Amino acid sequence: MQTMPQITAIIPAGGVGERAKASWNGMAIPKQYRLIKDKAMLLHTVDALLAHPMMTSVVIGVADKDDWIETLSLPPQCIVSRTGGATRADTVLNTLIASDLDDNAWVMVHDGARPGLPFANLDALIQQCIQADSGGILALPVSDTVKRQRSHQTLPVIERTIDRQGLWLAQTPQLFKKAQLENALQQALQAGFVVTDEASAIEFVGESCLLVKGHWKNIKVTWPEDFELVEYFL
Ligand SMILES: Nc1ccn([C@@H]2O[C@H](COP(=O)(O)OP(=O)(O)OP(=O)(O)O)[C@@H](O)[C@H]2O)c(=O)n1
Ligand SMILES: C[C@](O)(CO)[C@H](O)COP(=O)(O)O
Repeated sequence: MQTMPQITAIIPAGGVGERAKASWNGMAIPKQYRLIKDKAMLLHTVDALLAHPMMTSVVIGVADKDDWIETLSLPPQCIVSRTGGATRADTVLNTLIASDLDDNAWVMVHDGARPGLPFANLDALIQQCIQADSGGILALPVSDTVKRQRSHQTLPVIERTIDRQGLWLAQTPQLFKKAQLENALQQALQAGFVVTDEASAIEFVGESCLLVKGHWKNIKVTWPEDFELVEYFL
């Protein structure tokens, strides 16, 4: 009988949410702790991941001086790791290094700021990666016309239209084997490469990565108005 692979999730949650300008009782609050339908955004994100039967634990990477995390009632599968770094990629790498995961374990990285992950997309990513024995990410094919802005203009002006054929917008979760991801992040960061998602590190070391269709509900809460949208469908 084949055993079901187990997956550990890492949630980078060490950001301050500068662009989202979230507040609580008039106090600035990192966006992942703002309440959405009476529940902190981070808890929505945790619950979305734990809905999957293969998800055995969730490691949350937070800033060293984060007091908010203590205010949450986290499920028992959660581990808080005070491994937040200067950038999202640093937080992910620090958290991976601090974990005692096997090199061959599947690790899923998912933004704390994506609380609306639908189960069907999460499952599709897991099934396709395991079947292909390959890392992969959720992403959305670009459906609008894409413009490049001309540089050095006071007002934004179009320079040209980019061919959208074959363009995708990367989301998370992003799923890889632990050693592969750790090694790729280490190499990319040491080389000074700007790593905005895990897949960019994998690309940096020349390895391949599956694209699996995501969902608009899996929006990254980035701007103040994004709260209204997730509030609507969560
Ligand atoms: N040094 C950092 C920066 C970000 N993140 C996390 O990475 C995810 C996606 O990042 P983003 O949406 O950019 O969050 P912030 O950095 O908090 O937002 P902003 O850039 O507006 O400050 C979030 O869950 C955020 O907490 C992190 O763990 N460590
Ligand atoms: C990882 C990510 O969510 C993929 O779209 C994105 O790159 C994070 O970007 P941010 O600027 O750190 O929000």
